[in-house]
Amino acid sequence: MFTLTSSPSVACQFIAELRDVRIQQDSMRFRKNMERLGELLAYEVSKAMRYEKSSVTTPLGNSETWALSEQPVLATVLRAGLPLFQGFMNFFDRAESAFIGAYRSTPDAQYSFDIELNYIAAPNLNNKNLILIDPMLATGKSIVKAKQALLKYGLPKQIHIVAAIASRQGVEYVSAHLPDCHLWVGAVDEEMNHKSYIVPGLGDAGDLAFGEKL
Ligand SMILES: O=P(O)(O)OC[C@H]1O[C@H](OP(=O)(O)OP(=O)(O)O)[C@H](O)[C@@H]1O
Ligand SMILES: O=c1cc[nH]c(=O)[nH]1
Ligand SMILES: [Mg+2]
Repeated sequence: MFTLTSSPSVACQFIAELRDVRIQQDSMRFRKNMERLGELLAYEVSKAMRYEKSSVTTPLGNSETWALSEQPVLATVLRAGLPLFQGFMNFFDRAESAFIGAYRSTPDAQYSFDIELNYIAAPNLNNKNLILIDPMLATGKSIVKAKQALLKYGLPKQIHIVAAIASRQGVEYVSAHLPDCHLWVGAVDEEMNHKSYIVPGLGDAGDLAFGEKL
């Protein structure tokens, strides 16, 4: 697992602002910080992609460089995933995208709930590099269900899972259920509360970005 804040960087400030109850009052800033975190994580994941030598013509000559061998497919879980996903879109210019609608069917249930998937749109995933993007990895049930549902669209050659904040339990759940996937997170928190929200976490990422659901 790669953890973006394991050493000090501006990423720590973005995550601190995402967590801060006062700064959270500004939903535009919340979305922007999530997008900026997505850009930093996209840059890190880009280092795990394959590149080929390429050459670019400048007004004065040629410059040798590297170009991505292939674009990944970017997948996200609606709705909280959208700002983090936008950060990835900003860096992978021609990536195809996949969208999954998922929600906790009994969100107030204590300790146990089911995940409902009610929408999925994806391109062919055969032999592609799939990056699955969701800001909160709490129990891990949503991301595991989303990945399993995506497999109907083909067998990716690599799968990367990205979260802004993960719980320790969620990391263990994903490692146990998706051992073939690479995990990239902004930060790991040690606890969850009785409603399976990450503690200290940041609260409800979807509500903070888009408003409370009825
Ligand atoms: O790891 P889990 O325990 O499955 O929880 C994580 C899920 O919870 C959040 O979505 P939420 O259900 O709040 O939906 P929303 O995007 O509509 O807010 C988040 O974006 C994940 O998809
Ligand atoms: O802590 C959590 C857990 C699930 N969904 C969120 O938005 N936050
Ligand atoms: Mg939510």
